[in-house]
Amino acid sequence: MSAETDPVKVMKQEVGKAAAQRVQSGTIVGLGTGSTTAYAIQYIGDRIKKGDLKDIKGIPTSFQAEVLAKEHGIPLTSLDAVDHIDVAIDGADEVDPQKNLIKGGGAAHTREKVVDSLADQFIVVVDSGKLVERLGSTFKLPVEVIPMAYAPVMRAIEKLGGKPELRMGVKKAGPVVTDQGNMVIDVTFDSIDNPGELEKTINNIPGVLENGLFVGVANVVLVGEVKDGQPLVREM
Ligand SMILES: O=C[C@H](O)[C@H](O)[C@H](O)COP(=O)(O)O
Repeated sequence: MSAETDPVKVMKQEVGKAAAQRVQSGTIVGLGTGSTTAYAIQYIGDRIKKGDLKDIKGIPTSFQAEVLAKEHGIPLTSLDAVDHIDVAIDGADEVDPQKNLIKGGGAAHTREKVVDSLADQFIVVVDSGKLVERLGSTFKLPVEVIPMAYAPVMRAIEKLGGKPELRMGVKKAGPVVTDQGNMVIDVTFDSIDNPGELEKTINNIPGVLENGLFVGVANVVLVGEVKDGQPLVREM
């Protein structure tokens, strides 16, 4: 067992490490956002330091990922400098049996969707608590909106049957502001029956930049678990 004893942290650590082990030298790697991907970024950095991984270039999905990548010695590039991404590693807030996701718990889903969708292989890293039968059952759907449109977007979402809340800052007065300078509306739906259709419908509301439904984007889902006190990682 790792020195970490909190089971959720152990699962995140192990699944992050397993994803980092799949990265190959000479590749362009999308670097996701959140506490689970943070471990993958750390282990990619460790492999670079050991000389086990060479000629890697990372594309961060957020300010957080960029800072972490620099801290761990991962050289960075940007989408205008490359014509493809080999692999992206990113977390999720919910994963359904079809590998569809809800993302955006850290308000980073817009840039994440750009990077993760471009990758030849998108590896999702989650602890087993993120697995659900139906999206929206444990997590509100994040929707990034431009600030001047937040009120009409909330009304339009209500008409779709959702209960919208403007995400408020913690240790910051007022709303959460994304890396793009926008706001996030978290939406409770009684049931998301057709995630693909809802993804398009919400993105079609004027003022919406992107929502956190990732439908048909993930290729591989790595799940961290603790069984009989032992951490293990399985592919879904
Ligand atoms: O906006 C944040 C991202 O979509 C994260 O990847 C997601 O919230 C999962 O984060 P964590 O690994 O911290 O649970």
